[in-house]
Amino acid sequence: MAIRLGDNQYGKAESRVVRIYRDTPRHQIRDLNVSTALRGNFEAAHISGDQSDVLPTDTQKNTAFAFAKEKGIGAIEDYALTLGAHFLDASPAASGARISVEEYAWERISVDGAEHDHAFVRGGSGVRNTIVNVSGRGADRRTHVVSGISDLVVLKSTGSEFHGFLKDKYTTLPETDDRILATSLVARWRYDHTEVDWDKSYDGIKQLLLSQFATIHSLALQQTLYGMGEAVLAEHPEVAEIKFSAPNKHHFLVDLSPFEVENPGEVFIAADRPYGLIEATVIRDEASDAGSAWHAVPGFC
Ligand SMILES: O=c1[nH]c(=O)c2[nH]c(=O)[nH]c2[nH]1
Repeated sequence: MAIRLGDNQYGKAESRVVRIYRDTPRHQIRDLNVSTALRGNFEAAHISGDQSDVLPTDTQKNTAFAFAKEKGIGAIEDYALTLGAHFLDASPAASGARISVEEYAWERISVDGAEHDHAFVRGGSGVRNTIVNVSGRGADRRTHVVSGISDLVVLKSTGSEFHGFLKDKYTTLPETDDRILATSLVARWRYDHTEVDWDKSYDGIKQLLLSQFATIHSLALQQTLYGMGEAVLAEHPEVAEIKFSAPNKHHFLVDLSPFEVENPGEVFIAADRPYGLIEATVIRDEASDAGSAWHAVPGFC
């Protein structure tokens, strides 16, 4: 019986890095969740327990904190790119590094109409994130950046229909030309290259996702997602492809007829499960090769 080690990676998951910039009385805060992983030739560690090639996960965590001070945190993409390149240099046995960063937004608290210098309230809509994959050395170096947003909870109270679907003997769903459409959107987009103004690109894509959700008259969540993706690719040449994972957060009209009360689309029950889960990729014909960009990104088809 021949047995061997298959794919493996190791690193420190979910280091919560909080960086305060306090050079002036008006502080700034950056609040990150950082996961790092190295992959490569780590057979000895697994098979014989020899750790000589292993840069400890503890060191990876320390580096994430040290770089927050030594190099500062610009766009999360730049921070992740710096960490990824560093880990490949620091670990000769590694063939690739994967750096995943989520950023939690804070907004200044307003007091008597003025923004406070050092008191913040957690910001609302969506969690920005990036996954940087770096592999190879020298001329073989390949870098992929997949950025995105999660937990972008959106709802429209009309402008959504769902009818004309395939029916069989188990179909009970009524057709509708007016329903609530709601989702907690996860979108991740792969950049074609790394010469990108990351913050500008993120802000533009987020705004486009929201405005498309609002303005597309939806015949299905699938059609809304495609329209959002098409608009992002049309307006953002730096993006090669975009993937969506969208739970259909069903809102069912409550039957108030037992109480002789009419309910013309006004009272709904928000069901939390089960939910339809709609996933789609929208991609350019001429998109660059994805390489390892989607390596170990769970939940995306
Ligand atoms: O937008 C929708 N897409 C579906 O595929 C689907 N299926 C379903 O029952 N409701 C919906 N809604």
